[in-house]
Amino acid sequence: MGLEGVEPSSFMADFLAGCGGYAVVDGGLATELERHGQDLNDPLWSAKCLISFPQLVRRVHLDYLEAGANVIISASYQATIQGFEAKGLSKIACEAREIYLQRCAKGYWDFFDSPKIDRHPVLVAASVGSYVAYLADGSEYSGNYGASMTLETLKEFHRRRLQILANSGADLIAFETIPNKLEAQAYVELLKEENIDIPAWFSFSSTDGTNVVSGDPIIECANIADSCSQVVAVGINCTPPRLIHGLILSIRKVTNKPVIIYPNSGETYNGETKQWEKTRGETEEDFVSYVGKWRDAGACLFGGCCRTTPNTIRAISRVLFDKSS
Ligand code: MET
Ligand SMILES: [Zn+2]
Repeated sequence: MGLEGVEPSSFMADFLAGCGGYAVVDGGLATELERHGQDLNDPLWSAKCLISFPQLVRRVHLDYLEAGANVIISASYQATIQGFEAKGLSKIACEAREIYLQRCAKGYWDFFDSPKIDRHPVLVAASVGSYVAYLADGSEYSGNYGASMTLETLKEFHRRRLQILANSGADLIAFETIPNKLEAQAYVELLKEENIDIPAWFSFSSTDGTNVVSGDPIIECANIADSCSQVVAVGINCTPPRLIHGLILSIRKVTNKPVIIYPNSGETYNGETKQWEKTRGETEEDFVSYVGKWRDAGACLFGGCCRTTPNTIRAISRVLFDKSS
């Protein structure tokens, strides 16, 4: 899609209008691949499947589209450039969109066993995980880079992959699970320096509802995102549902950009055991019952992150668009 002739601010407004006012984002990708039996205990995480099992990645994207997602996020979160063709990083997500649109046009789904076609607008977002995600030890959940980390180091780390993703056929870049202000600032500068011609969203994560995981206040992080005209949505991902409402209110204090939220299931990731552990009292039903409250607080793009599934996305879509089936 790109930004040629389109103001970044109207890119998202036009898309949201086309979706009916709100958009549905997909759910967890890596954890869904795991649910389908993949072992992602690998430095590339979900991107491992782009090489070893691309059909499954495509199938999961399609499951989310069929569940009502308007935005699907590529498996490039933890992808490194080595081992990938330039276009490979979001190619599978773009292919899934093509297949989805063809199926809608043909009027049937050959393997979803459903005669009902619900064609909706679809964007492909190219995922960029944060620097610590590459340590592959779950430490994006602590987000502290230490005093020796510099803006320049982060920029150099992200530069090449960002250039490739910007030309990969995706409609926008999803900077996900951003753990601190420094990395947000690095992304802002890279978008400008590299003349990236597609828009981006900035999505932070939090474990306390006031600050992002490093301890930087969400308000200061959202301010950085607000300062960049190419940023078309600001929000929160991979954060427990119970913290989302307050975070939306904080973000809205400092920006008028559309707010995107895609929380995790509310379970807690244990970086040592590499397992998700149930948190008492949070269920999928709770997650879905929050959606109306999040909408009322001013969010307009809603999806799920780790451990959410196509069922979560289907339920979000029903709440937003009041579908009876
Ligand atoms: C740790 S957050 C991961 C986000 C990524 N888009 C995924 O769902 O796999
Ligand atoms: Zn997540």
